[in-house]
Amino acid sequence: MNSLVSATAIETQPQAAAEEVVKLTDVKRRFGATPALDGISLTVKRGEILGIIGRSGAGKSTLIRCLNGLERADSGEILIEGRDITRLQEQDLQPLRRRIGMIFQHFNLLSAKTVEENVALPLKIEGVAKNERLKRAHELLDLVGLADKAKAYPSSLSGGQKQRVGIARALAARPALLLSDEATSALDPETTRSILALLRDINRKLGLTILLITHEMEVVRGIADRVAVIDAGRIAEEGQVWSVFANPQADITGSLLGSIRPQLPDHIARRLSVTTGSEAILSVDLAGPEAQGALFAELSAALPHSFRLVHGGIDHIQNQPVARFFIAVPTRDPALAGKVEQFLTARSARVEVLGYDTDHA
Ligand SMILES: Nc1ncnc2c1ncn2[C@@H]1O[C@H](COP(=O)(O)OP(=O)(O)OP(=O)(O)O)[C@@H](O)[C@H]1O
Repeated sequence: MNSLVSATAIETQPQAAAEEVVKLTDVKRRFGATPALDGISLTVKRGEILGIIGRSGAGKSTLIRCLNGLERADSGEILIEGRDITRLQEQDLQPLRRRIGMIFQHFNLLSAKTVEENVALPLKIEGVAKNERLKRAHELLDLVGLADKAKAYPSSLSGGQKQRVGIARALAARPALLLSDEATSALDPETTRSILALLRDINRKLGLTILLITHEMEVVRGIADRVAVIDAGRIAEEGQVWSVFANPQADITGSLLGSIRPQLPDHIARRLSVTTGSEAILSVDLAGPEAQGALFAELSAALPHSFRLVHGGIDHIQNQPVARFFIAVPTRDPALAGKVEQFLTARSARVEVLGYDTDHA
């Protein structure tokens, strides 16, 4: 299936004056004693993909509902293309909602309507003439690689195809912002990758701004420029994806990253002692040029026989190498682990002594 966007298949977005498509300042929303949003400030620049990640209950859905005006914030500002939606009356919210396209985990397609009717629906609501809205629907179906499914009904489509229809429908009214609410959570890994690739294509070719809410780091890794980690209604950490992956500051980020970063194998972790053992086990985190691998050759030359590689690897995120290794340093020379740590930290690595291996032969 062709997921690449034809630049001629769709007109580019209308230019708006504000460079920041979304700007939240100190947004708060409380449900009884629960502060669902507890002072959220963030911006999404035009053409940028921001991933917002958090665990269940972190406040993601409340944030989305406040952004599209379905929920009122208790305080704070929510600017969409420079207009504060917290100050608008319900009837004034309608035109602003049209600037926001949404895609959902369960696609939310109308089963009694054909694919082309689903895509054209936002334009029908706007009063666009039938031939014009069908023309637009066909352009968009072409864009998402589903030109041959225009007359099909959603029930005959796969999950990935349904989400492509959802994306086409979200783009029908030429939104300034695409809000993605767990849009790949119901899809298998391969289909997830193809949907993320399509969103990335649309972002690059059309300059579409995307705010993507997810609980999966893999999704953020695959598509986002920047990531904001949300925890208990607050932004725990924010930054460029490669930099947050390389050097997570908040505990919540470390645990969300757990499934996609190399971890010390369980059988070794289980036998670590905090005080003694034949080897010290160190984690070594690196990013940028130092992460290319030459560092360990240099360490070997400077301190021969000082370590062995236990586990780890080099990933590439936003074209930046990000590495995580686990090494074992013999404890027969009690000063050796300190020298190894000093050598590595002098070259910008983050080193942590995790414990001592009690069982290595
Ligand atoms: N209408 C509501 N009434 C009472 N409490 C609510 C309401 N909506 C959300 N909450 C509470 O606010 C907090 C944030 O909920 P929210 O649904 O925004 O989290 P989430 O990150 O989207 O979680 P999930 O990934 O499970 O959907 C939770 O503690 C939730 O119980």
